[in-house]
Amino acid sequence: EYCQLKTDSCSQDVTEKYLFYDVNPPEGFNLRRDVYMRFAIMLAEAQGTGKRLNWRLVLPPWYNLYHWKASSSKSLPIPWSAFFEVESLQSYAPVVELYSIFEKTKDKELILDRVYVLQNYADAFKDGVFTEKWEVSDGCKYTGYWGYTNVTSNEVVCINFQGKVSKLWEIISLHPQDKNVMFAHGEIPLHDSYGTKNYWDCRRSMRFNENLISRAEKFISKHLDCHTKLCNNYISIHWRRQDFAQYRKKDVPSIKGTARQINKAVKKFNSYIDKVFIATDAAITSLRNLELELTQLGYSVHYFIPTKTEIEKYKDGGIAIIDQIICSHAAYFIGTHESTFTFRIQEEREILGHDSSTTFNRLCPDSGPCEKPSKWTIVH
Ligand SMILES: C[C@@H]1O[C@H](OP(=O)(O)OP(=O)(O)OC[C@H]2O[C@@H](n3cnc4c(=O)[nH]c(N)nc43)[C@H](O)[C@@H]2O)[C@@H](O)[C@H](O)[C@@H]1O
Repeated sequence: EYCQLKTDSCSQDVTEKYLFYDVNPPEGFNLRRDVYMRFAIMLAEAQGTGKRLNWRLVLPPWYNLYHWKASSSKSLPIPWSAFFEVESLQSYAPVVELYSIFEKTKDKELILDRVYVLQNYADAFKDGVFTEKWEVSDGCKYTGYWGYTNVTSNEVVCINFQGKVSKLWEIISLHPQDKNVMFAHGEIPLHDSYGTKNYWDCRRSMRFNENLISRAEKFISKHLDCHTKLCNNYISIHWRRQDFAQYRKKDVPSIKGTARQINKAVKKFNSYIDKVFIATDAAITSLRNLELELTQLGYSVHYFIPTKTEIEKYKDGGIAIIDQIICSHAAYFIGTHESTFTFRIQEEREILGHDSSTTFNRLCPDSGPCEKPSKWTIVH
């Protein structure tokens, strides 16, 4: 089929090959979404030049994420379709769910040809320069396989790696016969094209599961009285607390400080706005305290509290996405410094077409004004 389409690639290997990856266990949901993009772009870019048309990227199931404590079914690996429209992902890159691979294997056992465990070089900026390089090393091991016990590998190879993700093709070429190749610590390779058109094409293909979109839109329409994706009547905040409130006092405000900054931003943007939506990982007592402060300033405060059934249905990841969707429709958004949760909301707002000045805003520490976030605006 590919030979008819691309005559120059007829001499290429046509056996289906699979690229698997995994991410350092403590990394959160929203960094993992970025790691996916690096790999998806790596495959899409190779295929765009007519090469490696036989490769597929295997979507790593979501398993036991450190921050996901609410849903009791967290111990089961969750497929990507729970959170994203896989068909839409496939419109950008050749991706498949892991379970669809099991369906093709004997006794549902999967033996990978090789797992390359990526490791950072100890001296990343030797002599002050960052050069792309990799070398086979030692001292690593890999256990995990996204929570599945029916997956193993014939060989585990340690690789010190520094550079862009497309450089992994060099490593793959070490064993041209391999059909199932995996990279552990997929967060180590860097983006090939951060912020480019290709980046945004990939990002736009990451459409959320439609049940999550409907739930978020139902909330917006019922509680925030807005019926479009570009609302003009509420402001949204991503109020990242937990470890940020504890260890990053120089970057994030107190509860009173948060309320003060929200009020100041509304007065400057549009003083008719009186609805505030808060997305947060804060403890409910802190959230109630913030609500109290904002109520005293005349605002009606909203947040999405899922029912037990909803937690089971959508899982922590889905609840996080619902919060992100509600933030993305708001007239004005204020995020938390250096939170990948905030970055993903900013991207969503760029995709929806909000004016960038309503998106790249952050909460400052109580000590006073702070630097604005970098503006990563959409490229079509
Ligand atoms: C400094 C680093 O920050 C990274 O966090 P950061 O980029 O904010 O963002 P994430 O990597 O997504 O991790 C934060 C996790 O906390 C929950 N969470 C945070 N904010 C909200 C919210 O507004 N609503 C909901 N529903 N859930 C939220 C959610 O489960 C999310 O996946 C961490 O992953 C790293 O471990 C590390 O701590």
